Amino acid sequence: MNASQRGRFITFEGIDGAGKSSQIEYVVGLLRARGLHVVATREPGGTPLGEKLRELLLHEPMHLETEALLMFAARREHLAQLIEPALARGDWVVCDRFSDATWAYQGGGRGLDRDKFAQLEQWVHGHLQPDLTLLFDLPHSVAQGRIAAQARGLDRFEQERADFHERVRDAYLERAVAAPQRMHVVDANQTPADIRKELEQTIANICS
Ligand SMILES: Nc1ncnc2c1ncn2[C@@H]1O[C@H](COP(=O)(O)OP(=O)(O)OP(=O)(O)O)[C@@H](O)[C@H]1O
Ligand SMILES: Cc1cn([C@H]2C[C@H](O)[C@@H](COP(=O)(O)O)O2)c(=O)[nH]c1=O
Repeated sequence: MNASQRGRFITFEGIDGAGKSSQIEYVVGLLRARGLHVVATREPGGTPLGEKLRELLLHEPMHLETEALLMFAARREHLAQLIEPALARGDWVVCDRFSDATWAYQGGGRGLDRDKFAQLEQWVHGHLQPDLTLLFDLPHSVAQGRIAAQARGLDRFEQERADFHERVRDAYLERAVAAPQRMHVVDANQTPADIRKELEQTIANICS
């Protein structure tokens, strides 16, 4: 299969409560309406083993390097079992989070050494980066208000204090500055309808 027949890899990123999940379904619908075969997935998770690791990652206290290693372990399984086979058969993959989240949460939020992150990223997927990453950006205070309105239990990351989430946001934006060809920053502090208008144009561009 030549490169033009390979599927495209799209990821969604942003701090907790940014509104990613609400828009992923809409974007998947846009792509399928164009006749594309689309696989929707998430991280950590995406495979039976990855979903088991997700439960540990979201609820078990652990060393920051353990957290980073487990995120990449789940990712290695995800790539081997789902993402790479889908792309190879020409399907498009839309993934709720990928390695940018490790850079932002474990790097920016927890302080993981950047060289260790880079070594893991190169080892696990040095050959593959998303074709497009949609970074949903907004103030933590707005995102926190959305999460609070959901009236549900919080996972380990959502329980972190405001300064953690501000570091995560800053690290995401730093990543976007370093990879402008891949990362598109979406102003997530808009109505869902206005966000969808912006997404429609971005998706039209990658499909052209
Ligand atoms: N543009 C928006 N304006 C106001 N509220 C929104 C908007 N988008 C989503 N929400 C609400 O905010 C909450 C979080 O949305 P969502 O689950 O899509 O966020 P998320 O980015 O997936 O968060 P997480 O990564 O923590 O799952 C939901 O209750 C959702 O209804
Ligand atoms: C992939 C990935 C995720 N995380 C964090 C970010 C979120 O707080 C959770 C995932 O939960 P979601 O609300 O379903 O998105 O995990 C992380 O810290 N590092 C990563 O690499």
